[in-house]
Amino acid sequence: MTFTARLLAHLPPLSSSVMPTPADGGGLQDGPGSSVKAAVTSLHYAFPSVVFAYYILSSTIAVCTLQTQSPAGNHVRRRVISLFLLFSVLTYLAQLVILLVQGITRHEFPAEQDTIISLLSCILVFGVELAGLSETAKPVWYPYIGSLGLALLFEPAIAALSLAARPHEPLAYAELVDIATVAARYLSFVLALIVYFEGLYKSRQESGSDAERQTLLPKEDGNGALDASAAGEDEGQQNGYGATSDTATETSTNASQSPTAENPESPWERREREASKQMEKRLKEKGNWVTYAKSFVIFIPYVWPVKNRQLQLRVILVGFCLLSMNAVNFLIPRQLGIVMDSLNGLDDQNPWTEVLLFAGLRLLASESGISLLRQWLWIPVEYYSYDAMSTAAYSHVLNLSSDFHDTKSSSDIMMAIQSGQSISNMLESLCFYAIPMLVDMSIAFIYLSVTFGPYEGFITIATAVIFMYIATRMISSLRDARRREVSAWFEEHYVRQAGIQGWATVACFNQIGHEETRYATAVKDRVAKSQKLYFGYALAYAFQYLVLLAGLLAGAFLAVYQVTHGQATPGQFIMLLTYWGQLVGPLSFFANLGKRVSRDLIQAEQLLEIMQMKPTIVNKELAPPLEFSGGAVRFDHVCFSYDKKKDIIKDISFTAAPGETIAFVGATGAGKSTILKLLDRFYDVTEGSIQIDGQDIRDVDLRSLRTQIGVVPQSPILFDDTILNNVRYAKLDATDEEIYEACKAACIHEQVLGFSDGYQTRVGERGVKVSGGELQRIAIARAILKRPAIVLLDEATSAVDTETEQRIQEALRKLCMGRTTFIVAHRLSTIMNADRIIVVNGGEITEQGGHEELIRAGGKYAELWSKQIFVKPKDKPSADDDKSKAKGTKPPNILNDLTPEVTSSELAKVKSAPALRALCDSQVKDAGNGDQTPERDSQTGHKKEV
Ligand SMILES: Nc1ncnc2c1ncn2[C@@H]1O[C@H](COP(=O)(O)OP(=O)(O)OP(=O)(O)O)[C@@H](O)[C@H]1O
Repeated sequence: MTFTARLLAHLPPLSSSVMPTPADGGGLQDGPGSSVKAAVTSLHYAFPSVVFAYYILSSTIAVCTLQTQSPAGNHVRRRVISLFLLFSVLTYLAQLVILLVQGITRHEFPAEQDTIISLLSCILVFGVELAGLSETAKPVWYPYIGSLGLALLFEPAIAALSLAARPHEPLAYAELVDIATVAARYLSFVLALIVYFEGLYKSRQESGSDAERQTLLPKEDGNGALDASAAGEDEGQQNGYGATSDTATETSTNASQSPTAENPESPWERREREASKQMEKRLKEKGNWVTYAKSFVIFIPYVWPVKNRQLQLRVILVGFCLLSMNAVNFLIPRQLGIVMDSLNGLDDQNPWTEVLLFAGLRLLASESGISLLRQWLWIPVEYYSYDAMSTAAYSHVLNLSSDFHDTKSSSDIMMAIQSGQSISNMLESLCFYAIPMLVDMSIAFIYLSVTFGPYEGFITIATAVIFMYIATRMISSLRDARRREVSAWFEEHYVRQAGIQGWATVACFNQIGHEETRYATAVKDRVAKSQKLYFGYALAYAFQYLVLLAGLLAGAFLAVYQVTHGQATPGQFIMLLTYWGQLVGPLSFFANLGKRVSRDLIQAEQLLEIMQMKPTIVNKELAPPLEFSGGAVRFDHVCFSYDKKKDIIKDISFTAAPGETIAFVGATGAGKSTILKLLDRFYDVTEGSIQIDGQDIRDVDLRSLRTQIGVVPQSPILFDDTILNNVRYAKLDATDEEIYEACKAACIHEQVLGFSDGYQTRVGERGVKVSGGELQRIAIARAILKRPAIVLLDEATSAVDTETEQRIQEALRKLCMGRTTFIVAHRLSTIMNADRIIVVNGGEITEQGGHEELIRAGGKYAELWSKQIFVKPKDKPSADDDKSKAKGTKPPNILNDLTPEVTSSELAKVKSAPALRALCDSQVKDAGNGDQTPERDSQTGHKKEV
């Protein structure tokens, strides 16, 4: 019998089962040895399958429970065990070569197909383990050790049964070599286990702990930095036994890439790094991926329409659509084969009917078939998810307190809200793509194995495994290039944005040329990095498709062989090619799945972090509304700190009677604005209490409290809307007339009418299109419209000229009439009429009383007042003046450089002007408490301080 004839005899006929039968020449002959042979065959198939299943399962458990190995002695052990594994892979290869050579020399089929498949599968399985081991710096050992243990059980059983099944003849030379190879492999397994257990024993002796049970995550030192030793020396390996190398490395990269002076971090990188760090921290806290994944349970009501039966039904129907797609994907290549065979006259089917059936299947699989139905069913569910998630996230963020909004940048918050989409993306990737594709691939694998025999099945699975391995390796090797490209993209974006946003500064400093060059450099840098990255991708794809092509060629050769020998039909060959075509998409998808899910997870983490935050300013349960009766305010030994470390307000106590006006003055940063924020409950006091009409503000309903309070903040923020709508924001149902009245009271009405669009003028982003003074007056109008019971004015008139200020003062007087008012002002002339002035210094009250009283007291307030009334002259010329003199140039004329002589002459001018003399005298009189003339500096002869 020729070699080809023997091979043919050993190949199963089409439509045979994976397990060989006596009929297919698979080696199961009738007779006494047949049951032993059947056992050997079963063991040949079972051995690699069991080892692979164990390896995958135990690795998954190790990943999910975040285990990794301690570094002690691990490095050497890993190398040695890898060498033993490599040796065993080589022995399988050697056995295969021996069999093939033997077959070729004898011109007969070398062995039973189960032997060949078993050897090939063992090379694949132990090759995968070897690759895993050599890539993981700190592996969890039990997937490897368990595999070796299983090999120790299977190998002797297979060897013994094979020997028992062979005819009672002397062993041939090739058989002896074969036995020696098996024995050498067995020895290498035993030695690998000895090395492992010896290392384990040593490390336990040294550390006294179970080295296998360590966390996957790198340790953090006291400062929160990753411990370098725990992080491992091998780049990209510090996550130990990662979920997929992608997930782990993708996560770790961002965390480990710390910014440097030369390579500063972009906002994107910072966000990613912080989210990865947060994810690692949470993983560490939760202990394993399963518990970690449970944190995302809070999103279920947003992705699953809990209260909407109709949408739930749609989701179920989408599931049916997916199953139908699986069926159609399976049937199309098969039907194509049938069409081919019917055209060839190989069966008695009517080609017209078969083609019609084929066309029907293609229609179902096309965008106008099941896919359209699925979209119709799914789109409402998808938008439900977007709707529910974004509104919930937005509402949650708006309800969080000041401490949150002070610490997070608005762009970070907005990005986090948008990341809600990533949760649905992740679920879609897994449910709509990963699971159906897995089903498709499994069906293809089983069907091909059944149709063309186990060789074809093996080729399919081996190609898939090698493709995935190469694809994930290439993706991770391009990770740094991608990071650099994204950074360059952000840099380009930043330079462009900075130039456009800061155009006025650019033009003013004549730096247009500089900005052009900066942008051109950024673009060039980005383009260079993009080109490098995309060429890298192109190479990676080329390589992956070469692997696929090699697999396809092997599969096609086998099929062609079977077709030419009448074991398969041309139709089945076409079917094989079509299935291969269908495998490419799913394989590429799976290769990218780890990266995609990890990216979505990191983004979802940002939202999760926010959603898990609780507002710190909350209503007590069943808190009653504030019962307002006049507006008596009492600060009772109030202390406050923003960060719980540094006290900003220190034991402040005062009372404000209903309708009283209290002004706070003091140096910048003294804590004046903070006092107002405490009253409006933007923060809660850390000690003491604040009461309004005898009710602690923490015990009343927050909304009712804020309804009674009107604020004009230091830097009012207007929305990018019309002036009318901005003022109306205080009272959404206010009529236009009410708004005009409020604007008149705030002295802005006439000015608004002068704008080209009047009240319909848009104020621009954050009110950039109106002047500082206009903006403040719009804010005052807004407060006037609210008609609050308590008024808080924080530097409300700091940006207006003196004349307008006097008019606003009138407006404010109207606003504050009969209302308890708190004013913070640096310009003391605006608060000199306050009922009480409180001087705050370093978070404490140092003085309080009326204007006159405080001036008389001659303390801090009197000092501030005198500084504002008179320009204090400079005593000595500065060094710069001397330099200017030496150069013969004129010293710059700025306010603080007035010399004593100039100051005197300026004051004299003011005094000599009849119209201004009275005003000046009255100011001097006021400042000097009416009966004192300002003291004169003995040296300069100018007014010193009051
Ligand atoms: N949100 C915040 N988080 C942390 N610290 C803050 C916060 N807001 C203010 N501070 C700090 O609290 C201190 C008091 O600030 P506050 O704004 O009350 O001062 P101020 O007297 O109103 O100053 P100014 O007159 O300049 O407005 C300052 O040292 C400031 O840096």
